Amino acid sequence: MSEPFGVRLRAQMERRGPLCVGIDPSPALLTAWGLDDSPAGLERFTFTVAEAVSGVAAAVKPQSAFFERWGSRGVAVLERVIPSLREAGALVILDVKRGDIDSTMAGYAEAYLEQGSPMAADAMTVSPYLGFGSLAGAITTARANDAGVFVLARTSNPEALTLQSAVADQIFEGVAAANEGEDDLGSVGVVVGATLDKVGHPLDRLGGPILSPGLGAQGGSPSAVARLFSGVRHAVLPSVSRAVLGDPSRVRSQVERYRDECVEHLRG
Ligand SMILES: O=C(O)c1cc(=O)[nH]c(=O)n1[C@@H]1O[C@H](COP(=O)(O)O)[C@@H](O)[C@H]1O
Repeated sequence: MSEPFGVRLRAQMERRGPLCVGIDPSPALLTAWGLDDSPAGLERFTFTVAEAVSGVAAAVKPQSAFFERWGSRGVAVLERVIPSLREAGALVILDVKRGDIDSTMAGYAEAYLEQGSPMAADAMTVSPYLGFGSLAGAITTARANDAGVFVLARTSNPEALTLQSAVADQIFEGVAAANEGEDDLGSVGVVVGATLDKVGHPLDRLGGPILSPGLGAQGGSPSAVARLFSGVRHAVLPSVSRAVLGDPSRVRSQVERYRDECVEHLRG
């Protein structure tokens, strides 16, 4: 690995189309698949999805919560699937939404971004609500490891609206400053939900990728995402989990369908 995360992500989006697939092994999905809600069920689900999306999606986003439910046995599955996805050529965005004071944040960054650590991913999701400056160390660690971070800015859930719109400008400005000077797509991204009617903040100076979860189960669609991000479509990585994970035999075809729609609307 010798290129910054943003450069690798842009190349991967060009090669495979702009879609991120979430691996969210929730109890409901394990049951829908006829699997036990157990570490063995979790492992089966996770590796089936990993295999089905390998080579199709630009990025894969395991949701740490559903692995952490099982303590060390679940985390052990995460520890195995992350390197296996990366070896198969996928970019892994670990969805852990971590945010804490700088010294603690350094521990999270080491765990998830420092190459050589057991759960090293290509990028992680981070929360800026302890102040954008609290993420400085994580951004430095990401850079030193050719990794990236996605900072929560305008999340897809309706409860977020009042709190996040009050501080979103600071977050977008912090991200733009962190990417300043990059000629290619920067490695510091934001999370902006695909469910929003409008972003309400300028995104053209951001310089980094926009992870946009909420396709399908939460009501977002590739065409709505294209409208929402009309000036910055090249930087958008829509993300889908539940809508492609309902049936083990259809994961790949559903992912292909979403990917093709994302290509059509974001690249067309
Ligand atoms: O960071 C995320 O991925 C995320 C941000 C956000 O604003 N909304 C959101 O739903 N997510 C994640 O996306 C996944 C849900 O995706 P769906 O199953 O497609 O609705 C979960 O893992 C959420 O934690």
